[in-house]
Amino acid sequence: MLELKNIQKSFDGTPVLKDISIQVNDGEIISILGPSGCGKTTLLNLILGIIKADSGQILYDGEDLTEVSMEKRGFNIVFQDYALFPNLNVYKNITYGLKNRPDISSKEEVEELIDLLGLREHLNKNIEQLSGGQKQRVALARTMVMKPRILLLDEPLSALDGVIKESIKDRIRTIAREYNLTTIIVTHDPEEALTLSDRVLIIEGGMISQYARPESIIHTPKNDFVRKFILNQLEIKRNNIYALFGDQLTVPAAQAV
Ligand SMILES: Nc1ncnc2c1ncn2[C@@H]1O[C@H](COP(=O)(O)OP(=O)(O)OP(=O)(O)O)[C@@H](O)[C@H]1O
Repeated sequence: MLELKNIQKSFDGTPVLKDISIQVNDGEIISILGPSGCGKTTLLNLILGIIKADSGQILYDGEDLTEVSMEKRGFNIVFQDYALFPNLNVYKNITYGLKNRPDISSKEEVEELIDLLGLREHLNKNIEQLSGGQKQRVALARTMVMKPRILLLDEPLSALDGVIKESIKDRIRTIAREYNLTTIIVTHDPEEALTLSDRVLIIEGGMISQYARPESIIHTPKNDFVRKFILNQLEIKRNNIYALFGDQLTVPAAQAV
């Protein structure tokens, strides 16, 4: 279990995270959701160990990691821009991290991940020959071969369009379940957070606005911010579609019944 206790972080005297305490169970998928600038990436970076909290503690299975370096925490991140090596093919990108630590994943385990992420037909391709969704899957595979104790994903779906987005969501869910891997995802999209995660951490003004299962957020939003910011966004999207295509949308649905 990952535990954050009373995490505080300021930049140049301005508080960004004021008092964040959460527990994340093994194998859970958690989304960190909130408006631009609310501190989502900062929290992800604190968990990863790129930056240090001003105060508070980070524990994993009871072990205090607050002062432990990023390398020794054993968490791993997939960055928003995937950060793949353009001069290496897909297979070499996936296995890059194993060059210095070949004992981490066996050949069979690498092969299993390649199949799980549907990358077999792309192994010899260069990175520039791939679509956004394919790059995302390579980035996931490259991170997974290193067997992270926690998988961190920074806006993993933001550069992808509808159908591809759904497919990557499925892959993330499959990986989390198959490997019982705790997965923490940063997103600014309520729909993404609510449909992908076991629990959603909503941050506002450096504080936790609500940390709950999607159904609780929908049915019992804890405060006005959750109601207005999160649920209104979903309502606006829905209304925009219905305002434009309401008539057309109801016809096929009625026929299908
Ligand atoms: N290294 C830094 N130095 C100074 N200020 C920073 C630094 N990193 C982040 N900030 C500030 O902290 C605040 C939170 O930034 P953060 O990137 O965590 O927000 P976010 O919720 O991920 O935003 P977005 O959704 O726009 O990516 C912002 O006001 C940002 O300008």
